[in-house]
Formats: sequence, C-alpha cells, structure tokens
Amino acid sequence: MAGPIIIGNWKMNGLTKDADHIISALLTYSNNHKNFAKTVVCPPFTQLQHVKELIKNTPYGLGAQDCHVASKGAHTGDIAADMIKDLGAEYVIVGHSERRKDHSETDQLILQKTQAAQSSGLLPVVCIGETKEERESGQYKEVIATQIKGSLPSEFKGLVAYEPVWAIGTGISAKNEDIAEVIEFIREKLIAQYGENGKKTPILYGGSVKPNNVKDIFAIAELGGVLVGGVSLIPEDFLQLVNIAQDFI
Ligand SMILES: O=C[C@H](O)COP(=O)(O)O
Repeated sequence: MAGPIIIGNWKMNGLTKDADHIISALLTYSNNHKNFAKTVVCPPFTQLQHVKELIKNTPYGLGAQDCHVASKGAHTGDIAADMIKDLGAEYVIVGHSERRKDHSETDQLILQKTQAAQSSGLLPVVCIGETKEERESGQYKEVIATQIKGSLPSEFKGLVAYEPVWAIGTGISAKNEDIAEVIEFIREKLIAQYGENGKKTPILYGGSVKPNNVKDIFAIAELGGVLVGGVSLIPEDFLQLVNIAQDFI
C-alpha cells in the first residue's frame, strides 16, 4: 500500500454513537475494497480505546490529537505519548494551529511534544502554517521556515502537515499553486535540515479538503497526503477522499 495518506482529525467531536456511525461506514468500505490508501482516524482521547476496538484487524490506523511533553507525572488532565502508544495508536498530531492559538503553544513546546512522541514510538504529525495576516503580508515563507526550524528535532521521523490557518474550517481551500509552492518550499527546508532523509518525510496539506477539491490536491507534486477536519466526520464524504486517493496509489 502506498500513495497519499488520509488522516481524519475529528477534533473535539465524537460521542460513542458518532464513533460507531463513522467507523461502521469505514468497515463497510474496507470489507469491499482492497489495497486502498493508508487511512487514519484521530478521534478525541475519550474515543481512542473504543475506536481501537472497532478497527482491530482492519487496515485503518489510529492517532491522537495531542500529547504531553512528559512521559508521566503530576500533569492533571494531560495524556502522555506513552499512554497513547500503550493504547495501540500509531500517530499523534502535534502543533495544530488550534492548539497553537487556544493554548498558546510555541514551537519550543511543539518540539518537545514531537520528541516525546518519537521516543514513545509514535509518528508525530507536526502541523505548520501561516495565518491570514502572515499570508497577506507576504511573510508566509518566513513563518513556515521558523516553524520548521523550531518544531522539528535534529532527527525527525514523522510527517509534516501544511495547514494555512485561513483555510481551516472555512470551506475555502488554499489555491493549488499556493499549496504547491509551500510544499516545495517545505521540501527544500527539510532537505537542508536532514539531507537525504528530508526527501522521505511525507508532507500533507490540510484546510477545507473536500471530495470536490481533493483530486487536484492529490495531484500536487511532493504531496504526501491530506489532514482532514470537518469532512472526516461525514463518512460518505471522507470515504470519497479515500476512494479518489486510489487513483494516486
Ligand atoms: O486538522 C485538520 C484541519 O484543521 C483541517 O480542518 P478542515 O478540513 O475542517 O478545514
């Protein structure tokens, strides 16, 4: 199995009945299709165990949406990367712009979370991306370069997700040429930082990915997949993304 990876970030959505509804559709799909693109679901912490049971012995991957920097200790309400790994997940999203904004997460903190995830054996999905103001003022490359330098460790084994903040949840994806420009820029930076290894890191796009724009997005050179928010909660649409990805395997 190769081709683009599709990661569904449920964000703070998903009661047990919702998880059952979404996963049941995914199971119908996997029962009827072979060799489809790697597809990962990232439910909220409260549904991780339940979803893990539901997707047992299927091709679907499991991820969490955040982790703490420490492996254990007095951090009330937090979840360690080791705990996520222990539960059977493979991925963890770190540095999502909603956490950068709502929880004032800095590149330094995201670097520590990335390191914690790697130490636990999880694959971090490190999110970067500029705000609307940064895009409009033409500073976006500088912002992205700073985030790459500040959030990624000296040895990196994970994925990078480019998510322009202004395209998230707005229904308006970035233009393909803008995505392509930034993906190429990120690739250059990764190669400068990691040499040959920098060529292997999957670079994802996220921000209003939908069935009607995903084909063009998958066609972008160097694109390793998509990080999907809203559409990951609508199984029929999410599975359309998975289906379209089959043309790119
Ligand atoms: O993590 C996912 C992104 O924030 C994209 O969200 P969206 O697909 O709802 O725009």
